[in-house]
Amino acid sequence: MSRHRYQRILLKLSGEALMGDGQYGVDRGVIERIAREIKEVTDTGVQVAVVIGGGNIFRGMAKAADGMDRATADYMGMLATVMNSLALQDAVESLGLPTRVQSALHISEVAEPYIRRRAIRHLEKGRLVIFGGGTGNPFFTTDTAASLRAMEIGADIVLKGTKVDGVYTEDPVSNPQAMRYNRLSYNEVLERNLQVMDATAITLCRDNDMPITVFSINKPGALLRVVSGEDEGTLVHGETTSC
Ligand SMILES: Nc1ncnc2c1ncn2[C@@H]1O[C@H](COP(=O)(O)OP(=O)(O)OP(=O)(O)O)[C@@H](O)[C@H]1O
Ligand SMILES: O=c1ccn([C@@H]2O[C@H](COP(=O)(O)O)[C@@H](O)[C@H]2O)c(=O)[nH]1
Repeated sequence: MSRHRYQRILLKLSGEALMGDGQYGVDRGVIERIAREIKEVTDTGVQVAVVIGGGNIFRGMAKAADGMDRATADYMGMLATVMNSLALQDAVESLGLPTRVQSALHISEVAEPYIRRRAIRHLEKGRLVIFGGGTGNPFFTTDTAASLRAMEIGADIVLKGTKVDGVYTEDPVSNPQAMRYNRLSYNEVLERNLQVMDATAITLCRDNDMPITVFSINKPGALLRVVSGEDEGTLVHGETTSC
């Protein structure tokens, strides 16, 4: 029995966070560090499932704006998330942690199909499960896939590991004066139009009472601290007081 606060978590990893200092793709050093941090968490007995974004390789919306058919661009984005999933699987398995990639798109040569009960069984056996292919539907994002899978597998929380260390009053990348919240409600994120996570994902979590913590995956040790229930990042939950 784990002495940690959460027993089963859904970790959403930003694709862009995998780039390190590069302009695109996967930085080997970054993905190896993230793999080590994930293993530290599974070593404590916490069950971990992961959804990875694809922004380091392909973002459908941007290509649609360039004139490409949106649905086709979105399928390319979903395929990019499968590539990131395989890269993470490789890094994690090299540390000796058994891992399964389940894809929402059928690519049976490289990944299992997504089967909810099978995913849960893998987790119970202590395997890391990586969900590739997003939701399998265009016009969605991997944030929404993370919320959906978290609900399906009965996770205790969605942990969004990204480039910033929480939810801010505005995007801290464009406004360094922005202030970070410690906690705030789903409705406050929606009403204030805070863009750290898309509205569909927030709404799905709100309607199903699934808490979210946004934290920096670039900060060494932050993942284990969040999982241990320490004060790290921003908690988005059902109560209405922000601070
Ligand atoms: N109010 C806000 N608070 C915090 N971050 C914000 C806010 N508004 C916008 N952001 C931006 O949202 C980004 C988080 O989204 P992220 O880059 O993880 O995107 P994603 O679509 O989930 O992942 P990917 O990189 O795979 O596409 C942060 O890097 C930050 O710049
Ligand atoms: O369910 C989904 C998930 C993703 N997409 C497409 O993939 C890219 C990459 O995902 P990010 O969440 O932006 O990292 C996304 O922009 C979509 O184009 C999708 O269509 N459906």
